Amino acid sequence: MASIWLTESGCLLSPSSGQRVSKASQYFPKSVPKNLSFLTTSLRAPRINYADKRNGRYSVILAAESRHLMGSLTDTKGLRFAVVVARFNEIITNPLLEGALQTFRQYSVKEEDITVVKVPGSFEIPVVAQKLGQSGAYHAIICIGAVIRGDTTHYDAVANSAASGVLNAGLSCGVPCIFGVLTCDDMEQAINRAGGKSGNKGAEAALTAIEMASLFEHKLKKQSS
Ligand SMILES: Nc1c(NC[C@H](O)[C@H](O)[C@H](O)CO)[nH]c(=O)[nH]c1=O
Ligand SMILES: CC(=O)[C@@H](O)COP(=O)(O)O
Repeated sequence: MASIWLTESGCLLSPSSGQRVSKASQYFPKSVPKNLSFLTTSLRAPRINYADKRNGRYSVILAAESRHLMGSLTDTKGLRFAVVVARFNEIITNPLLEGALQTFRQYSVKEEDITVVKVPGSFEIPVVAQKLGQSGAYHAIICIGAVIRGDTTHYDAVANSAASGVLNAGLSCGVPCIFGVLTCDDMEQAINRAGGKSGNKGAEAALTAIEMASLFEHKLKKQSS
């Protein structure tokens, strides 16, 4: 850790050359104690350690800057996506799919980089999502379905299985699997979320897929190499 000296006028001097590094006054309170010496890895968040006084100088601890990683929505070149769609309640899943495809187009994802796979119902989504993830051909997988409560507890079995299944598919194959399966008490709730007054959850899932694909491909892949 380099030790940098703060002169009485608040200027930072390089420990090696003794030349001025930058004006430190903006980092410290107005009444900057004279003759400060501090160890730093970054010039952020200074904390003057008044308890540590050596040779008439206080030590100042400066926290290193934290790094913030986030996927981009504007860097979709080369990113490939799969969309697994349940045909059950296709009056709902078709507009969800269209919402996702329209969002991909808006964010410049090429048609040839999108693969749509149809399955009978939401219960069948996870196994297909996992298979697609294991292929290594896709940067993210969107799972689209509409589970609507009926007269029995079958709803709970399908909805819970779809949710935990998609989660486990992503965890097991290491490819982001986005949960775009509606779980609704009635058809009106589903219609409102498939392009109605509550928006289009398929479009939202596509945005999530783009961000996660970019996070994995552009940020986390670098970190692990
Ligand atoms: N009731 C709904 C179903 N049921 C079908 C299951 O998903 C599955 O295909 C069947 O149990 C055979 O394994 N699927 C939905 O997507 N939405 C429903 O509301
Ligand atoms: C989610 C379902 O499986 C449900 O729609 C089936 O309806 P029901 O519970 O009346 O059999």
